[in-house]
Amino acid sequence: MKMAAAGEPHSSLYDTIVVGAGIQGSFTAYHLAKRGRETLLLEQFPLPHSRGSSHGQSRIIRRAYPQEHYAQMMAESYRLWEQLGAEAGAPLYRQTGLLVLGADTNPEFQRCCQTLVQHRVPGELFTAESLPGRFPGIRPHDGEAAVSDRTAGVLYADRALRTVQDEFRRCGGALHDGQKVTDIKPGVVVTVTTTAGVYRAKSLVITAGPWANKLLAPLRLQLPLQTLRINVCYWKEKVPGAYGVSAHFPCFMAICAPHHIYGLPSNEYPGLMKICYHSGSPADPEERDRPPEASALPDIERLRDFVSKYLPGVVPEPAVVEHCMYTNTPDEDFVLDRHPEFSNIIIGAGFSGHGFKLAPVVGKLLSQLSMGEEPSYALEPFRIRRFPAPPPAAP
Ligand SMILES: Cc1cc2nc3c(=O)[nH]c(=O)nc-3n(C[C@H](O)[C@H](O)[C@H](O)COP(=O)(O)OP(=O)(O)OC[C@H]3O[C@@H](n4cnc5c(N)ncnc54)[C@H](O)[C@@H]3O)c2cc1C
Ligand SMILES: O=C(O)[C@@H]1CCCCN1
Repeated sequence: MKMAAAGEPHSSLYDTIVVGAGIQGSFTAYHLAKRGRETLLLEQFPLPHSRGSSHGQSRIIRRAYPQEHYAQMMAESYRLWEQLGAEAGAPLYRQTGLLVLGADTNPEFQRCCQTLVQHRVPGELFTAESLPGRFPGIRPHDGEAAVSDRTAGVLYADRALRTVQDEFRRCGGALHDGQKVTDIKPGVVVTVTTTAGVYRAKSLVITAGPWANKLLAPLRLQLPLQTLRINVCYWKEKVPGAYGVSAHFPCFMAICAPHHIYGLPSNEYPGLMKICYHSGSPADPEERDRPPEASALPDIERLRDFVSKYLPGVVPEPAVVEHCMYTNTPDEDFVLDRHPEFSNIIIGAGFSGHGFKLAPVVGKLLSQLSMGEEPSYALEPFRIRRFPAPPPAAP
């Protein structure tokens, strides 16, 4: 296969160019290269980097979803994660199980229970009385219940991202990092200009995370995406390891209003549990490194309150706070679709803080769209047309 080194002009035509080497773009490129398509993956920052949404050591993988479409896609996603780990000879996740905790009358909690039963996922239902017998570290409240998903666990996120990029290259793909895409000219052949060169391809996939709308603006498309700066908080165990993977403590997702709180057993930082709020403060991705004002931290206050009420063995003060970006759609469903005007431009965006575990299937679907194939799942929940048309621009 003919390949140009980074920065060298590539005279021939790529089958597909993928913009953005986060987990979604990297999986898309991997599937394309595995199918023998000549593929170029472009990334604005030198890799690895921590400015988007795919960095960090851990992400939850789970089958427990209130929406049937994700629960269904997860069956294949687990297989593809397994396959990638086997290809690379490195395990990419650790099974820890997950507890969904909520009021037993909460509709979202009930939908999670239903999908678990429907898909025959091994697990158990606990009442507020029976849960502490099994997991003494959690103190549920009256009227609450928990359901476990035994298949769930922790994905080793940084390792997974590096692995999928390595496998993409091993299949003949070209990855050029440190090259920002500055211009896209649509057409039967799409022309992509970066800070280092000009490339041409028969199709283009845009997986630019929180930068999606910046790339789409010159293509006359704006999606209703909100970019949020998320505090990733780690909390000290009073007895090191009590909430750890070796003590078989599970991940958890507490259905709280207005946003969920979730946690992962201590592992990446010994003695520290990762416990986060499923929302953050609106921020432009270019400004994400700027510390927020103290008044903009209601999430940490909510987390302190949760930790002191539910997790008696954890110190209710974050010991480490890192950052990451969410790109949310109004309904928190992804965007997986063609550009409405340019059918060879495919968009994967709006992963709304829950896209990592699904990246193997998302990448497959985006690769299918870019090859003009019938996608292997119904894409209705992910279409751009589900959003109301924006009001016409003022004259
Ligand atoms: C704190 C946190 C916790 C999360 N927890 C979970 C979880 O437990 N389970 C789960 O499944 N998911 C989770 N997620 C969500 C998941 O991590 C994201 O959905 C996923 O990483 C999104 O990947 P992406 O490829 O769309 O975006 P990104 O990783 O942001 O990738 C986009 C890439 O595009 C590049 N780019 C942008 N513009 C250009 C340009 N002009 N030229 C070239 N390159 C460009 C960017 O630099 C970036 O590398 C979490 C996310 C966060 C932030
Ligand atoms: O996707 C997930 O599994 C986690 C749990 C809850 C919210 C944040 N993301």
